[in-house]
Amino acid sequence: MDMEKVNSMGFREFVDVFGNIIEKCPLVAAAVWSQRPFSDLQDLENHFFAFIDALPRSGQEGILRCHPDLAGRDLQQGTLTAESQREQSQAGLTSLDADDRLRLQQLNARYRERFGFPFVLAARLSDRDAVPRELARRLHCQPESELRTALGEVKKIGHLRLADLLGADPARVEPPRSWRSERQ
Ligand SMILES: NC(=O)N[C@H]1NC(=O)NC1=O
Repeated sequence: MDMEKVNSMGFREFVDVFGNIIEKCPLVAAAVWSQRPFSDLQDLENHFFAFIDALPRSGQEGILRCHPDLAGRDLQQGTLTAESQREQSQAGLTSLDADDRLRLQQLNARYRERFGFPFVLAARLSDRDAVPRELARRLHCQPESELRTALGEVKKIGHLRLADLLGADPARVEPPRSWRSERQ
């Protein structure tokens, strides 16, 4: 799919195609559509992320709360979105044994209790051993910085999903700004 095609999309088609760039938050795509035309993939991505950055804290927490737990109930019940299913599967989270699954569920519950939103991590950039390690580490972070970290992960997920849809090599697309500073 190229940018000419993206820019020619009507509202419904755009939301159908990009509605899950931000997990279960088609409102973001609906708002981004108004900003067309987009000059390139980077420009399109910037609009998604600018919308998230401009939300009040309640809206940002709402976005996090729309994410299913990693290796959680939706995975067990087969009710994940196609994108999330693929990401969790790539990280090896669909084939955890009962002990590892239970440990992750207990860590997820502690995290949610501490911060009031679920633990979010770009599963495709992680793996089944790193996920619980990172969860245990982030459990000790301060709420303000943890909110920023979690939103950075939402952007990484969106970045990879957009690159998939537009047939771009994710490594060739500029990473989100908030993610870049973390990696330096
Ligand atoms: N909780 C959480 O991070 N979920 C998300 N992560 C990811 O890579 N896909 C998701 O659905």
